[in-house]
Amino acid sequence: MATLVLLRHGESDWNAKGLFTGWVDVSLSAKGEEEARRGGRLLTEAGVLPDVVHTSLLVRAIQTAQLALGTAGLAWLPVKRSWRLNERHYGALQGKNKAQTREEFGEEQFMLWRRSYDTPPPPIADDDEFSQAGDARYAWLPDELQPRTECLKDVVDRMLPYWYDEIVPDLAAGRTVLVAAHGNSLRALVKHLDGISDADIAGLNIPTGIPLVYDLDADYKPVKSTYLDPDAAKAAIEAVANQGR
Ligand SMILES: O=C(O)[C@@H](CO)OP(=O)(O)O
Repeated sequence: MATLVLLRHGESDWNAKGLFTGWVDVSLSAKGEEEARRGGRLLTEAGVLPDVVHTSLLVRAIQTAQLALGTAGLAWLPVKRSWRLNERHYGALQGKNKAQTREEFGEEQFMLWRRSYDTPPPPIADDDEFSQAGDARYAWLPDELQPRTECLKDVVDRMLPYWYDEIVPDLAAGRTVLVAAHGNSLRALVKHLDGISDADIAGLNIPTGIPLVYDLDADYKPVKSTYLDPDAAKAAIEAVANQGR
């Protein structure tokens, strides 16, 4: 039996302001830092102690992993990072206010961009202030792999190679794996693990800072999954679902 822990970063400054974030590299808010520490406390209390951590290349996930693991006395753990765990690239919506976008384009278009499986927002221009063109951390990536927008299906496609090539080998080696990532990159992974349909994934939201623990069988399929604080998770899931309202 392998143990996998998924942890969405704590509240970011842009989560607090209600802005579409995507690949824009914003920090945790003070509340988000506390959520990350609470994540570490929940892991300690549950006796779920990771052996290795995987994060994206974005500081809100990196900070969350450090704060959670520091709180659990595991600041020294080996870390692997990949752009493949980054948040979904939100295209031209990056930096836009969610409530204003909903008002301007209507509920249906807003939800299509935000939660449909295969409709990406319009692409971001390379000279947009919130574009990642020219960002040193992606400079080595071939241009065709550098997104200008993504739908969730695109995230599944770019995340799964990392799951199979980097995370599964750690699980196979008997390590408890912590993946500290983002709302939509974790939705992509949960969709894969739980076999959620393209239609039903629209209704799945991941709360900030609450560890989701999976027991996996020999084929890395879930036997059981639990949020370590189910009541807090329920309220936080609701809050994510209602963003922009
Ligand atoms: O803005 C974003 O990048 C994501 C996560 O914060 O938002 P949403 O939940 O609307 O997909």
